[in-house]
Amino acid sequence: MTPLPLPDGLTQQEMDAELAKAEEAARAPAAPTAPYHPPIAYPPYRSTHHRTPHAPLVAVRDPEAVELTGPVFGGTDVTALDHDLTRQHAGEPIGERITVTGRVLDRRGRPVRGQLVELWQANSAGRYAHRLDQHLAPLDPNFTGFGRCLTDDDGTYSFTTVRPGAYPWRNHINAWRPAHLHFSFFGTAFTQRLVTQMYFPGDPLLPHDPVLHSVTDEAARARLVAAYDHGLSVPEWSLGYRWDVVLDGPSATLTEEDHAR
Ligand SMILES: O=C(O)c1ccc(O)c(O)c1
Repeated sequence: MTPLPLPDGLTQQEMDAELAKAEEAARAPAAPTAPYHPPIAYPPYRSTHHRTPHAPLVAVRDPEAVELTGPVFGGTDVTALDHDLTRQHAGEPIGERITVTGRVLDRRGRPVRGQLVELWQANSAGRYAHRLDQHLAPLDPNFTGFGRCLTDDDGTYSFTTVRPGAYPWRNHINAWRPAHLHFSFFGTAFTQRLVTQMYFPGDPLLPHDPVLHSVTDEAARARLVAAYDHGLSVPEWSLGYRWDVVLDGPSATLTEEDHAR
């Protein structure tokens, strides 16, 4: 396959300077957004410009009664193997096996039970099984990269998968996304859906990533990084990561929809 031409634009060093400047601006007292919400358009994360409304928003009655009372995903939508991305094909996927678990909580710390959690990710070489991903990394015939489960009575979700690789993404010169898992969490109604990304602790790419840094509040950013938990590691099998998610309130786990608000 012929590699795509390299994008021009900022070098990573120039991007780092831009990230530092944007963070400084977000700290200024006149910052227009609440401290835990990222700005809807964050210039270092180029594509947010195109996703930001450029016309006044139209007021809607939200949520509509039908959205609160309509059907939600449930037990019949999820099979027993959906949460284990290492067992969805005849063979074994390549990569470091990980167990990722945590609790889905509301703003008061109460468990959000029986709700659908979805996960999608690149394979261990940093490539998505998707036609739009033309990165010159190998596809893995034994890894699709999609999983789902329901939270239990304690609000706990759990996945077994492989650690995704970093990949280039053309936001600027030599731009690499840190390893991350995409997650979607439904709340207690169909209208409440949080889409976000989980990162791995100690990843050297974290300080350089404009997507993570579009969350300009340091504490909110830290909530997107899982904790390594040795107690969750399974002997001879997988390394354990714990990541709790809060659906709303001042300690909320930040959502990508904030870019599209
Ligand atoms: O918003 C984007 O353009 C974009 C690009 C690369 C990613 O890995 C991602 O999660 C989002």
